[in-house]
Amino acid sequence: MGNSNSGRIPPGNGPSAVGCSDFMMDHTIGGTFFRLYYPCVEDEKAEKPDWIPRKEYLYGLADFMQFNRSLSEKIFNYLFGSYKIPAVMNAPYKQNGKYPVIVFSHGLGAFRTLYSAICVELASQGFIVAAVEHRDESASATFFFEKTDETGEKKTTMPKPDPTAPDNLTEKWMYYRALKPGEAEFPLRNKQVKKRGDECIAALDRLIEMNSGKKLENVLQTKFDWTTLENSMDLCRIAVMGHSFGGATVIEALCKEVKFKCGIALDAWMFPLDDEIYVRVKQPVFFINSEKFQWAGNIMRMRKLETSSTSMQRKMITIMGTVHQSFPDFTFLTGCWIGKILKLKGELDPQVGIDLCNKASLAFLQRHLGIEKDFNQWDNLIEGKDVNLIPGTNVKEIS
Ligand SMILES: CCN(CC)CCN(C[C@]12C[C@](c3ccc(C(F)(F)F)cc3)(C1)C2)C(=O)Cn1c(SCc2ccc(F)cc2)nc(=O)c2c1C=CC2
Repeated sequence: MGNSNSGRIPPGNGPSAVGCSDFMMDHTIGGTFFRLYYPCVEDEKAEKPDWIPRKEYLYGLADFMQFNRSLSEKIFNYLFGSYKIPAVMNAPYKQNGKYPVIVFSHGLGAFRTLYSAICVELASQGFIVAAVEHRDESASATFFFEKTDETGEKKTTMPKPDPTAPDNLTEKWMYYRALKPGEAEFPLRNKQVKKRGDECIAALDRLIEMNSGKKLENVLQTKFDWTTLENSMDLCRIAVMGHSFGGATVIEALCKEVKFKCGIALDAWMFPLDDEIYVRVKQPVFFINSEKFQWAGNIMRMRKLETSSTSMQRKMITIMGTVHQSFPDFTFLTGCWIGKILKLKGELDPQVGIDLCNKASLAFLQRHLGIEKDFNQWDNLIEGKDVNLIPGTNVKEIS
């Protein structure tokens, strides 16, 4: 079916064509699940994957938005159902030396496919990007599997195992968990951010195993040969990146895993983090904020990271004319007026906003991962030197 908006997700600007493939191991809720974006062999005619891979994600999005499921599934399907990701599903990996690695963490109510404009751009510039899907009940929806006999179904009523499901595993969906009335938010979000940090580290561990040539059992039967990733990754050049709740996850992951050499937090939501964590983060951190989302208490937490010794490597910029949703792909997919009403678009052209975010990120990654490319041409963006940027924040801070 057609869609009512002219939007599309922009392709990468870099020299590499981009492929993507999904990986899940093991099949349980405690396993790792991510979409890998990688430089691939050019293949113009190949199929582009759906932006929303399963209708269950739209159910979850409705739950998250506190909309009626069946009505909004139709609306979302009409609005977004036919969009494609500007990458080739399961395209052959293009070996060309070792690529630096980025683990990406999505925001509250999002899931692994919604930041493809950022992930595809980074992969096109020569990064391997693993966009994790969190199982902390913060995602709109996610799925895992149970062994058909694990489902505890009474044998007599056992459902016919789904023939496409991997070897007699039954697909199970987990949906967004809203805060219960009267429930304190911090304990839930703090528990979730810790699980999110662990899931980013577990994803990195899987990538390291793939890089070593270990044959991993991908529960999802993708037509991608994961062993081609042997010796593909530069394990001295690993970063973690995330949006909003995913920005807090960046801080958590940096604190727990020194293999992450630096972090980039896009419009971070700092609330879920323990106060003690700030002094324990030693790596460089780059905060890229929108004009409209931030507030004094949140900025104050970001500033706590600047008091420690490595404050020279702590940077913050604000992209003027952007909103919280200027980072996820939604910002490209609705017409101007829907976009503005739903706060999916700011005043700034979404393409200009995401280009500034991506170029500033590439410059920061070159500087702190020691990459020998020409991303330093955008060093001025790290300092907020651009007509649409300001260094630091527009928020009136607590003195
Ligand atoms: C509704 C009440 N409230 C539930 C807590 C949701 C309030 N909300 C603002 C929203 C997300 C919004 C959105 C999405 C998608 C359409 C659509 F129509 F295009 F589908 C429209 C409107 C609704 C803008 C946020 O939560 C903002 N936010 C986000 S939004 C991440 C996201 C989620 C779903 C997506 F599809 C894309 C991106 N990630 C965070 O980590 C944090 C926050 C706030 C603090 C921490």
